[in-house]
Amino acid sequence: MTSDVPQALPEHVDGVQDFLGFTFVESTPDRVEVVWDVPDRVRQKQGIVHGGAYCALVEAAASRGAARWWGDRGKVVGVSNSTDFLRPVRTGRLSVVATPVARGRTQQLWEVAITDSESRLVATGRVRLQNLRAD
Ligand SMILES: CC(C)(COP(=O)(O)OP(=O)(O)OC[C@H]1O[C@@H](n2cnc3c(N)ncnc32)[C@H](O)[C@@H]1OP(=O)(O)O)[C@@H](O)C(=O)NCCC(=O)NCCSC(=O)Cc1ccccc1
Repeated sequence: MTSDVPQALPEHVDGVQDFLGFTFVESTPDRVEVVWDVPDRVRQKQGIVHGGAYCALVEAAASRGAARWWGDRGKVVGVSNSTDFLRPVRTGRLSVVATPVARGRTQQLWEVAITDSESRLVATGRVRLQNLRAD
C-alpha cells in the first residue's frame, strides 16, 4: 500500500508538543523535566485539564528519557501507558518529572510525576517502552 504520509518527520517537529505547548528543561538518560503552562485549549467542558493531556505529557517525558538512554543503539517506542489523574487542574504551571524504573536489553519502564505549583501530585503515570535496534 502506498501513502503520502512521510515515514519520518524532521527531528525538530513534534505536533503533540506544539499543541500542548510544553517545554523540556532537562533531558538526560536518567531524568527528564518538563514545564507546562496549562493552555485553555486542553480544558474539557468542566473547565479542567483533559486526562488525555496528562497521558500525552507522561508519554512525551518518558519517551525522551528512554530515547536518551538507548542513544545510538536505535529508537524506542512506547508500548503501554498507564496514567492516573489525582487532582483537577484549571490553570497554572505544572512540572513533569520522568525517571527510570528499569532499563533492560529489550524494554524500559519509566515513571512520571506531574505536580502543581504547590508541589501537589496531580497525575502520575508509567510508560513501558521497547528498545529497537538500528540494524
Ligand atoms: C475527585 C477525584 C476523582 C477523587 O478524589 P479523591 O481520590 O477522593 O481525593 P480527595 O478527596 O483527597 O480529593 C482530591 C482533590 O480532588 C478534588 N475533588 C475531590 N472531590 C471533589 C468533588 N466532589 N468535586 C470536585 N472536586 C473534587 C479536589 O480538588 C480535591 O482537592 P482538595 O481536597 O480540595 O485539596 C480526584 O482524584 C480528581 O478530581 N482527580 C482528577 C480528575 C481529572 O482531572 N480528570 C481529568 C479530566 S476528566 C476527562 O478528561 C474526561 C472527560 C473529558 C471530557 C468531558 C468530560 C470528561
